[in-house]
Amino acid sequence: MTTKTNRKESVQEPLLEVENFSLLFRHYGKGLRESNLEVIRKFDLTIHEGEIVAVVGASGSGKSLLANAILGILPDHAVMKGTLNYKGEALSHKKLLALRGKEISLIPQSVNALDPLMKTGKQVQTVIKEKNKREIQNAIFRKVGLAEETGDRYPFELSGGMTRRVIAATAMVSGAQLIIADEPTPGLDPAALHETINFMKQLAKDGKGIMFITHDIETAIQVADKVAVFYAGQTVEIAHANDFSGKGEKLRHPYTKALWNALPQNEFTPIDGTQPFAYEATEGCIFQPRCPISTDICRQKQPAFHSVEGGEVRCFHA
Ligand SMILES: Nc1ncnc2c1ncn2[C@@H]1O[C@H](COP(=O)(O)OP(=O)(O)OP(=O)(O)O)[C@@H](O)[C@H]1O
Ligand code: NI
Repeated sequence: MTTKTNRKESVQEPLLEVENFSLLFRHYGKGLRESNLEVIRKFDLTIHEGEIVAVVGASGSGKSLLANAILGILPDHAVMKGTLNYKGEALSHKKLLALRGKEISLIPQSVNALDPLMKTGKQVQTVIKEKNKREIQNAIFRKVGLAEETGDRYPFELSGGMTRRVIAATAMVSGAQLIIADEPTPGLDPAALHETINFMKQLAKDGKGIMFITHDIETAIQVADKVAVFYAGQTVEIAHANDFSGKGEKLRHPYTKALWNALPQNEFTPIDGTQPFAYEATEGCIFQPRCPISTDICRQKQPAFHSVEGGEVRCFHA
């Protein structure tokens, strides 16, 4: 199953290509019986230069694991399967070590990512290659809504929101070609959110590719060109940001429609049930137990990812 040939995108080699990607945790039960917990299942995503792709999913859907897998920072009992390519070449561990922090940069979800013993300004400056480090650091601090003096403070002297801004600022000035931002916006006030979104767009204009992970659909459609909707470890749909409009008529997957219509400014209709763990799912479609339009085939088989009206979807009824 490959969807690559269906995509109407530039012929340029994508920055990041994730295809049929699964992530398992080796797990030892009673009597050292080994079993595998599959937390990401057959995930597909492509990011080109100049493109911002949002990955939207509920808590526990596997977003941070995906980000960490791309950066090669997973626990020892994690097993990856499938394709992970950077500029057309497999992202081996060795290659990752060479690219990490230089060509590929992570804005981690955890606010513990800063060195507690180094002033924040210095930390940001360590990734700046140019000579006028202090000036560049001050400029990026202003952009993300931090006072210049913040650079002379230690991480423990900052609030959670300020810490997030420092972390985001670090990735923004790193010169990386691919930025994986894992929930970079919670805790930002509206003005700083606006600035951050504009700055991400500016980075994309400069040719960088950005994976923007969030559980917030509204932020996703403001910042991204494409939105990948993640459900229990699987991409159920890749839509264009402007497909999110009206009552969601242009959206392809029932879960995406449900997410859209659950927003307060839309119908405010909650979705019944809860997201399963990816490894709990059986043969059928992962969304089937909560799906309003499911039929027999949805219980029997897993739908393949296929193109529908310029987007992609994993549903028999789209
Ligand atoms: N080291 C681990 N070993 C086993 N299971 C794990 C491990 N880390 C995460 N998981 C499981 O994998 C699933 C996905 O976790 P992940 O942190 O990627 O979710 P997320 O989408 O980033 O959630 P959030 O929005 O809350 O940050 C969860 O069910 C979690 O329990
Ligand atoms: Ni997360």
